[in-house]
Amino acid sequence: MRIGDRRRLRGDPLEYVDDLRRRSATGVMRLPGGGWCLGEAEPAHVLLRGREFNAGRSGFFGDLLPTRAVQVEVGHAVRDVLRAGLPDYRAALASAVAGLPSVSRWPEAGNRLVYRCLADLLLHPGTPAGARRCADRAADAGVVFRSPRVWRRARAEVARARVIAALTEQVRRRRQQGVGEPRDVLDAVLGACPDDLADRTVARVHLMMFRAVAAPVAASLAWSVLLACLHHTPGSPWPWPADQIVREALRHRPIPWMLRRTVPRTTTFAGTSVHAGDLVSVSPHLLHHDPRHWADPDAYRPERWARSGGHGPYIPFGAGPFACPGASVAQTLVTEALTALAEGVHLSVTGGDARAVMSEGIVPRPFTLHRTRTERAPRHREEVSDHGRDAATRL
Ligand code: HEM
Repeated sequence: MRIGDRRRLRGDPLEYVDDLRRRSATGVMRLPGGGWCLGEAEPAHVLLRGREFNAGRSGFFGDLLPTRAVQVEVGHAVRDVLRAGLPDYRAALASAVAGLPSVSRWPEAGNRLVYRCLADLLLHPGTPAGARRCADRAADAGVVFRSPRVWRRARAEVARARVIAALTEQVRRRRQQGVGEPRDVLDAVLGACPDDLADRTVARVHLMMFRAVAAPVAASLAWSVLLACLHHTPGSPWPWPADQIVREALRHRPIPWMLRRTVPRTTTFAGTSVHAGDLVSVSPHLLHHDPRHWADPDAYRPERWARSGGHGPYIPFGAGPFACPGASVAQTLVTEALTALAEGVHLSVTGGDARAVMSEGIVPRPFTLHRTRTERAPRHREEVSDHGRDAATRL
């Protein structure tokens, strides 16, 4: 990749890919780092749903797990333990938000909030304190939320090695004791992995899964807060239900930058021939901003989700055989966090804009969140349904 391209990509990745699309007649674009990007709905559909491009194991887990069946089982087991843990997550949110200062720096404050509320689901409270402390330190050091700063990433590598060692020890102990009904993500992963998978590999899967949950949930929360504040006059409640704010944030700023597949044989996408072994990606951002499928696509308009149908291609959680198994619970985790954050306060931001930076996905630039108490009586928590879909919940 040329230095100029790298700088532009780092500076504003979404503007970069928009520009590629404007200059492409077919919507099939060469990416400067190698491979191709599909910016149109139809070829994207073929790539993400076609059996030949999604056979065998998914690339999401790398080589950690031996078969596709085990990959699927791990995803489902983690989703189920998160779903079962929603009441505890809600309770943790209430106390974490109560301790949040009225002025906080994001996205770091959101990352800490999400980590704190999920920490008991990562390692249940009965886990030896040393292992839990090690996980907390790893989160602080940037193991869960990747820092854009190189020196912090180097520090995270050291913390990562330590937490993997601590988790490996927990895997060994739990295997000796036997695992019953899953109490946390580690039990869920252990229960889904084959008995002969090395303790250290199970520990790595556990950490990978926790990052796969916490990082996009925190990024989606940060985008939801930022975009809703930028598009509403401060000092009054947001006019949209939390669920619509989150859905529109996931459309406007989908977290995954590209969804990649390797093509097994020479294939033609919209008239462009792609060779066997080439990497081909779908850009959720381009699909979510296609004016042929979305009205006013560049506007952030949560109210477009008041209608249940008639939307354009929407793939914040991917599509096809390798789509995210945690989509529904993820939507709930973000919606619950947003609802808790806005409870009894007006939210406003300073220093933020809608441009993205690329970390593990698309994350917002730093901004400051202000929470100002209102006179309004707090709502009852029961107003938020388990799926965060209660249209009556307005913030
Ligand atoms: C806002 C939060 C989340 C976002 C935006 C998100 C997004 C995605 C996307 C786009 C993919 C597909 C990648 C591809 O097609 O290459 C994916 C895969 C996956 N996600 Fe999520 N995810 C989120 C939360 C979660 C949660 C809560 C879980 C818990 C179960 C989870 C577990 C997984 C797994 C296991 C896969 C791999 C699926 C497979 O290859 O079989 N994700 N996620």
